[in-house]
Amino acid sequence: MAKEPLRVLVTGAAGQIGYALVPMVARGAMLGPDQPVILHMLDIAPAAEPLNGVKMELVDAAFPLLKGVVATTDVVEACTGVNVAVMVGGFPRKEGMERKDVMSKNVSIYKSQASALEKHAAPNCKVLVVANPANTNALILKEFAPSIPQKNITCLTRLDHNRALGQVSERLKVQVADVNNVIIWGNHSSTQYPDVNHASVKTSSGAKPVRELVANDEWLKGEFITTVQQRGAAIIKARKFSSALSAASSACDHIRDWVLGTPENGEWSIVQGLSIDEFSRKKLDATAQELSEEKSLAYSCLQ
Ligand SMILES: NC(=O)c1ccc[n+]([C@@H]2O[C@H](COP(=O)([O-])OP(=O)(O)OC[C@H]3O[C@@H](n4cnc5c(N)ncnc54)[C@H](O)[C@@H]3O)[C@@H](O)[C@H]2O)c1
Ligand SMILES: O=C(O)C[C@H](O)C(=O)O
Repeated sequence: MAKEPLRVLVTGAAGQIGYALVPMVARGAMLGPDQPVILHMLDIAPAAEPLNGVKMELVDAAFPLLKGVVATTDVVEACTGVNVAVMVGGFPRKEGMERKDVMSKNVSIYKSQASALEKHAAPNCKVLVVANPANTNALILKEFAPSIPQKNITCLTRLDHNRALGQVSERLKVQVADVNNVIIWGNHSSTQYPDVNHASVKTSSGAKPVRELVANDEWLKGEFITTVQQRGAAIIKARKFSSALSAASSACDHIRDWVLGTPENGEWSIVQGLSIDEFSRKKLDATAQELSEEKSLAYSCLQ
């Protein structure tokens, strides 16, 4: 029997990521190839016309899984009944800025949209915040939507994870899909810590540690980490716009693995008992410190 459609909200849908993301959702890249979807697209009034253009293109693309499109500038209409909310709406940084430099513009959006989601989304709605500073926007959304289960509010660092997989697979000339258990710790910022201490590569003779296969600690502790930390800035320098197709694809990966990729029916849990060496400890502390400073800055912006 055909499944009932799920409603997926994309805010900032007239923007760059939105334009890359909505066709991926409509093709089943987020919720699976047999899951019909209804897309809810929100943007602000000045973007109403381009938003309607995106809706026209979705109709023209005739996606078999797409059972409806709501394109609106009304946040309540956008949030009503949604099962998944991908919060992209906000302002991207420009060349030379850090992501936290867009804080004052973006956190207030997350405060105001939190209550609309809390009141009008479907129970158990899963929320992914993409707009920067992503972790802090998610924190603000969580604090101003206290009745949404905390576990349902997440932010996008899957792009950093995918970037780390890309770097390891290029270095070792192995398939991305064979690289497992890479970790991104901390903030989606230049203090994040891409960690391969627990990572392995599937080979014909079993799983081998990434650290052993790379056999170059200088690269792993230096260039590998900074490349992943600085990749967003490198994309902005090259494209003059921030990453969009990789961000959209990673947002699909994040939700798909959350909803379909765990044996516990969409429940995630924190891996316990990982050993943390001194190098890692310092990196973790630095990014934790930045997150806590961002939190204070966010609250000062909201006053
Ligand atoms: N976490 C990540 O990995 C990651 C990756 C790439 C980009 N980003 C961030 O995602 C955000 C969007 O990037 P983009 O390139 O699509 O930007 P963009 O400027 O192309 O699009 C953003 C859209 O959001 C809309 N918007 C602004 N305020 C809004 C509001 N209150 N409600 C709804 N929509 C609103 C804008 O009108 C615009 O259409 C930026 O903050 C960017 O830094 C995060
Ligand atoms: O770097 C940015 O500002 C955009 C995004 O967060 C990214 O990592 O590509």
